[in-house]
Amino acid sequence: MIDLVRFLLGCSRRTVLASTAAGAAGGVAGVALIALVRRQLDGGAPAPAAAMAFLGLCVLAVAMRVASQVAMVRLGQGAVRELTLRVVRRTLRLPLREFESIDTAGLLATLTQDVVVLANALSSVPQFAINVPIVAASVAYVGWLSPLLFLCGVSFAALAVAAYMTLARRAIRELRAARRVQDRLVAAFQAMGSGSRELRQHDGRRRALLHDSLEPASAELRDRSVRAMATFAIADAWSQLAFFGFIGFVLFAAPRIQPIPTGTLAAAVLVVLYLMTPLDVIINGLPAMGRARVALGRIRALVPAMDGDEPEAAASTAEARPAFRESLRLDGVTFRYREGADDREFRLGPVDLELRAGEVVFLAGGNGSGKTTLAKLISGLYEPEAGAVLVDGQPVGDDDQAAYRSLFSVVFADGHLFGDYRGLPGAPDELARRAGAGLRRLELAGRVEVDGESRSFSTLDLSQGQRRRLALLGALLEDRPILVVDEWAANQDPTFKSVFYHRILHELRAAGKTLLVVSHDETYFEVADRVLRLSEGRVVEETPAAPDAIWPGTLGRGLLR
Ligand SMILES: Nc1ncnc2c1ncn2[C@@H]1O[C@H](COP(=O)(O)OP(=O)(O)OP(=O)(O)O)[C@@H](O)[C@H]1O
Repeated sequence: MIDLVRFLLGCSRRTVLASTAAGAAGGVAGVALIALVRRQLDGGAPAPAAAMAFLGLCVLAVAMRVASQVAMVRLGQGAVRELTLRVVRRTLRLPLREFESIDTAGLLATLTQDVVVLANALSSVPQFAINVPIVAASVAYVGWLSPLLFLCGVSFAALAVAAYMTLARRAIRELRAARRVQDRLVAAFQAMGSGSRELRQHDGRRRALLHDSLEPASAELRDRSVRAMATFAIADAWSQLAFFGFIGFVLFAAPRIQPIPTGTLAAAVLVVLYLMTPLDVIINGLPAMGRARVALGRIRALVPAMDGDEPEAAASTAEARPAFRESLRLDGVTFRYREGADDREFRLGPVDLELRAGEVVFLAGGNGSGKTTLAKLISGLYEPEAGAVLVDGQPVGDDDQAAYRSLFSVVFADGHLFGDYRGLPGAPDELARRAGAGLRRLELAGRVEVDGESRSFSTLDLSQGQRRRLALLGALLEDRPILVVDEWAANQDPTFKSVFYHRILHELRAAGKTLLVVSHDETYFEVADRVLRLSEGRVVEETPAAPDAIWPGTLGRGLLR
């Protein structure tokens, strides 16, 4: 709870204080109103001054309540934004291996639900802060009126709290289980999107998704949520019962134990009735707090510290990029994917290899031999378990990882296709010109256009081969020294495949790029300076035909000129 409050103060100290102050002023006005009512009931004269005071206090109580609630809404919405950004920043910064171990359905559920639940609960913290002292002050007032009523009130309250806590614990267990079901539901929603074609093509699959995943998960979510909320409602009813029990005690039992003046009894009942609103706020807020505890646990799994969030660095890592004049070496690099408790794990290495600046290196190997994994290691997306990576003989340290990654552009076989080229270096006009030249070179002109103003491409409704060409263009626009392409030509037609291997690679090489080409296209291996083959986790070098025989001379022009 304390770190929630600290987080909230960090979001907007001014709004928290304004909301608390307005709420407290409203509460004080309410108590003053009771005192006034009691004085009038005790036979105070109906003087105009008393009527004016009554009116003023009513207006003040209502106005302060509105002001406090508006501030709370602002606070809640601000907290949603802040929390979302914290989770997003943290997730974007996670090393790839850690990100891959996150359940993406769970991440989506956290971003769309947990942050909202938590932020809503956070926004009611000021209400708690206001109402708890009001309740305490009222109880003290009862104590001042009659120690007997005070003692009985405290006993009733202790009973109510104990019953409430027992039931609330049960409700929170249900909420936790319900939250896990939500992850399953989001995963099924994702399958609805990514499997849209398959689900329409095969009604058996569609029915299975509906009847075996979505329907049972949504039913379980409904049942668990109903059970949790019903348990909270029962807990609420218990506290109400204790409340009315106390009023009954004041009216019927207390006067039998000890003579209490009628005025004191009336005042005590008035105070207890006045307490109904703040107690309601507290009690009705508790289920939201329960949900928030569950949500916080989920968010914590992604953002361990609620405070201490570092903003995204403004400077580009490219500024610290190593020079890469001669070579990049992997020395005894090893890596493995752990598959859990059993022994099924993929091991790569130890790998020793060298990429020399300006050469075209092909990486070959059977399915599952580790080519993509090695490409991720070389490009800095995975960190080696052992061994070293050296650029021009200098080892790449832990703090140099981001700068090292900025040496590479990578086109993955299953990569994401960005519809824009925002965030890439260069003046907007120059980028638009290079993008236009690239579209023509990759034979996409006429199908895709460049919108220089929004730095985006006109469409992504493309064939698989065209999508890969656009992905390659995006990587080329990044203009980094080393280009890694993974199975790029797999879905190109034979004519363009030949253009890619014989001309595009050549032009990139001539423009000074170093190329690592993951490929199964053995017929084109002749265009490589060197061919590396992965077999049983080790890299073996093969000797291809001399590339100069294939590539006579150098075109000397870049691809995007
Ligand atoms: N994220 C991952 N977690 C666990 N194991 C993985 C992961 N990615 C790949 N693997 C396993 O690592 C091995 C190598 O995979 P990798 O994708 O590097 O092979 P590849 O040579 O690129 O295959 P292909 O030619 O089929 O693309 C495979 O056995 C694969 O199942």
